[in-house]
Amino acid sequence: MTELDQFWPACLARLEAELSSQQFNTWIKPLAAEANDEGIALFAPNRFIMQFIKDRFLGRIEELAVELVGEAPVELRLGAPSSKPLAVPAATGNGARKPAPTPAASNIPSQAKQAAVKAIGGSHESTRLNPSFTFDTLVTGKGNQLARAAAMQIAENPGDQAYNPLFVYGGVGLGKTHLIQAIGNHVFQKNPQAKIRYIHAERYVADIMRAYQHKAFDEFKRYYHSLDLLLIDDIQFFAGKNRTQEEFFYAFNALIEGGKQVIMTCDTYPKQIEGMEERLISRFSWGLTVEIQPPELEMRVAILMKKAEADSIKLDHPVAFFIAQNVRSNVRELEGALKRVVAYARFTNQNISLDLVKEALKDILAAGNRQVTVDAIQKTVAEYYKIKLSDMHSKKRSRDIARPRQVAMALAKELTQLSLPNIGDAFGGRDHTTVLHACKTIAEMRSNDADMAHDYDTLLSMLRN
Ligand SMILES: Nc1ncnc2c1ncn2[C@@H]1O[C@H](COP(=O)(O)OP(=O)(O)OP(=O)(O)O)[C@@H](O)[C@H]1O
Repeated sequence: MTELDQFWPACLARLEAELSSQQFNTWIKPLAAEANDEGIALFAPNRFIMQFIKDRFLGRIEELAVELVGEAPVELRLGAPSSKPLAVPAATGNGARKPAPTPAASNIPSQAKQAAVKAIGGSHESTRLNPSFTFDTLVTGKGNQLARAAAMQIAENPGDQAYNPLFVYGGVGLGKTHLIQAIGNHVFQKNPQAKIRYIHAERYVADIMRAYQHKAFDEFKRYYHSLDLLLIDDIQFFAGKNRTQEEFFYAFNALIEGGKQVIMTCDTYPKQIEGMEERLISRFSWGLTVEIQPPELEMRVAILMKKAEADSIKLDHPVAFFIAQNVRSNVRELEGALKRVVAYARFTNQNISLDLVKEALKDILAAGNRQVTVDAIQKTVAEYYKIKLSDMHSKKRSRDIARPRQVAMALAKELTQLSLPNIGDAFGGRDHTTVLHACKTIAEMRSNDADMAHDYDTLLSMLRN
């Protein structure tokens, strides 16, 4: 059995093997542990991590404590250990690609930092932030829970090495811009002197070109290298633009080395961005990479209710529910649907009822009623993974064929009304337990494997549209 003071390194090794590197780096690595007379005290650096550990990992850590050191109670606390914390293995090998911070970055006393920030601080206008994109106006659900928790940590403590850079990715209209601007607005509220800049990647490209043309490049460089917080949206627009990528590479390095926060959004995760230099791609993953997934039904209802409330629009719950059931693609479309309903109600001088919604959203509803067929799913998945359509029905079991087939089964379960035996039939007469197994496997992989999560979400949106 492990000694009490060896518990944490042993526990870390086990958790590292069990969790995805993202989960491990985000939630477990920031913890510190201390053995005392009563058992083990675990310290979370802030309340977001504390809550997340409590909800998701404490049970497992307690199990490991029983297994590794016997009946040692584990207590979760906020803050840092009073004495020297338990040893942590020198290199966990898990996503530890990031170099140690330069002394200049890590040792800046916070007062000095504040003073430096003060000297260069800007106005809210110069940040280019939309003040209405805040954490308060951002509805939370399964799809953005993790991203939001991480964003709030960064907003409280920008520049923290574990979360720098923050790379947020997900499909269109899912709230990436809103989320990162919420960080910017929070930092600005806390420190109006901080030099913050939100910029869309396309605009950054244009600014670089303009700076060249006007021979104002040094100024451009000085400005970007001196920021405290850079928020850059839709970084996929840098693809194929070598000069921009080079300049961004220098700005990125200067900021990260200076302990300044960089936040990016993208429509895909780093490794999947085409036409982006390898050295940038690898840097994008140095800190934290989080995905925003499409909102589930309850979250879509909550978003509609919140938007209606913000605009003093009377929207009954069943009506919101109906809209949310029928507009599933993304939040922007959901907002668009609500705007249409409101305009229609004003125009016809009626209250917002179910009948009115059906009339106002006639074409959206008609498009939504077109059922996705298993044939369409099999064809789309086969094309996506570049396998033969006939392999959807074949008995071949090699991974590169069986996995896409499982993906197609899971999509058929999600997008059609077919029963498991019916789906099995459509895949070469397979048993319903095979379909069930496929759905479970793919669901698990989606939460642990970013490649799978991305493939699945892409296929979902291809089929829905
Ligand atoms: N969880 C949410 N709660 C409230 N509003 C949301 C939420 N998610 C998105 N929205 C709203 O939906 C709209 C689209 O969001 P946003 O522009 O942030 O999406 P995006 O992911 O950046 O899209 P794109 O990929 O097109 O840049 C915005 O008005 C935003 O406020």
